[in-house]
Amino acid sequence: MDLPLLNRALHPIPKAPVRIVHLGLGAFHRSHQAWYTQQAGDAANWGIAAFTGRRPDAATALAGQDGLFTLVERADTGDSFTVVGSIVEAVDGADIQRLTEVMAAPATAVVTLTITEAAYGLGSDGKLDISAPEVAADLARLGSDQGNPATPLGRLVLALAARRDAGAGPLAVVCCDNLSSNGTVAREAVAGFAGAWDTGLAAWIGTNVSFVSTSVDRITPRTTGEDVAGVQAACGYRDSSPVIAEPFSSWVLSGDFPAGRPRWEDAGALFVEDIEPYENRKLWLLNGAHSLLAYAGQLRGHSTVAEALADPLCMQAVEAFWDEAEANLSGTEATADLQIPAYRAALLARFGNARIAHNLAQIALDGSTKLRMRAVPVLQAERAAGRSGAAAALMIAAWMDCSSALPGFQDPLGDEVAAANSLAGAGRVRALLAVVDPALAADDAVVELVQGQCGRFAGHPASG
Ligand SMILES: NC(=O)c1ccc[n+]([C@@H]2O[C@H](COP(=O)([O-])OP(=O)(O)OC[C@H]3O[C@@H](n4cnc5c(N)ncnc54)[C@H](O)[C@@H]3O)[C@@H](O)[C@H]2O)c1
Ligand SMILES: O=P(O)(O)OC[C@@H](O)[C@@H](O)[C@H](O)[C@H](O)CO
Repeated sequence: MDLPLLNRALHPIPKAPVRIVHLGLGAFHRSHQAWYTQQAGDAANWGIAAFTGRRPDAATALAGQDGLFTLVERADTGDSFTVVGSIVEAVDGADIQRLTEVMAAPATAVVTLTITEAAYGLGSDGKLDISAPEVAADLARLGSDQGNPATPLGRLVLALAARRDAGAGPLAVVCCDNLSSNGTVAREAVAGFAGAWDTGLAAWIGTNVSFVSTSVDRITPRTTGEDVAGVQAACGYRDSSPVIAEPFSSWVLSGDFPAGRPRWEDAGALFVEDIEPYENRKLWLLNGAHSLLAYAGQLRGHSTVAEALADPLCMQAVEAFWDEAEANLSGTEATADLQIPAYRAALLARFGNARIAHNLAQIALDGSTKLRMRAVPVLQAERAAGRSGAAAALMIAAWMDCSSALPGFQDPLGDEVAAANSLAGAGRVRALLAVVDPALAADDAVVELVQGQCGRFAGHPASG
């Protein structure tokens, strides 16, 4: 039987006017910010125009469904289904004309970003590297007026210039990527880009654009063909773009919204003055454990988070890393209400949900950028406290082992990683460490510590 396609005729959710622009239309934006926006009490006033990053596919599929998609909340006991309608336009990110139009509209008040950590083009000093090939190419396009920018930052900067020229007023940029101080990182990256093109624009951005920091959380794996078939069977319509996520969701935000925002707090979002404790708890305990499982687990022959967690060697490594992280999270007034033991227990249950097939290979991508946020701060804090930091060092060592052992290893600094892997012994470890953090690489004791942790998971396949 031919089932009907999900769209607004079949499922009549009214279209809200565009007031939010999103860059990086992927699975996470849909399970998180789009869902929070739909749950807000004033959702009828807040539509999202969402732009893809590298390819148009996600926009083409969603546009064919009037922006609608099914959110499948996947608990370990079963699924529940919600149609989300807050995305009112799904657009190819290369459509610069539409991007500049919506950004130049005074009604637009918020820009959200999920463009991945690597897209901020950060060097190991935490600053935008304007000599990176993609950034340099965009700056050349902007400077010569020849061709459109291809990076999300280049596109955002061009669109902000259109907003300035239109006199459309201030707005907020809300970074929703897994980065420490992500609002500050986004500000540095956008200001660095704008300043290298047009200093007047950089000054306008400094006065008119607020960069909000957030800690975002909802495990959202890539959708599979089986998921698409499952939604069709359960819901009685065709949806080419369902998104699968765990039931848990959290959003902590800190910063100003000069042109207003949806009442995301109605859906449980938390607005705080000091975001750092929340950020560290999430990036270290959740994302740190994810990266550890991604590298250790793949070396042990596992494919998903739940499989890796069930392997005692991986579990032991996670618990040891959590002990180190916890020692540097607890004890201050600001961290008193973080409830770390309960958070750790909840994480074990979330990771153990085997109905969420979260691929280790996806989590492992772009490790040099991620380890700077997930392992390095814990290792530094442990050493500053006079302890070894062996568990954090083990995460870095497992990444190093994967960098030479796994086919398809992908990193924004892939050339540097390959060059380091052509060396041997301590020279190799030091060179790989320099890709992640040059200061750590200059410390002989840290090089020795990490070298001693290499090979701990290799040669011990769990199923072997
Ligand atoms: N998936 C999750 O569980 C989750 C949870 C919390 C935070 N996040 C954050 O959201 C980001 C996106 O996750 P997702 O699951 O939506 O991924 P996704 O692959 O579904 O979508 C990512 C989007 O960013 C674009 N993109 C990817 N790399 C890019 C690059 N280098 N330059 C420009 N655009 C690029 C893609 O084209 C796509 O539009 C993550 O990197 C992370 O920072 C994800
Ligand atoms: O999305 P990434 O690539 O930053 O990291 C992979 C996972 O650690 C991440 O997606 C988590 O699942 C997420 O941060 C949970 O909220």
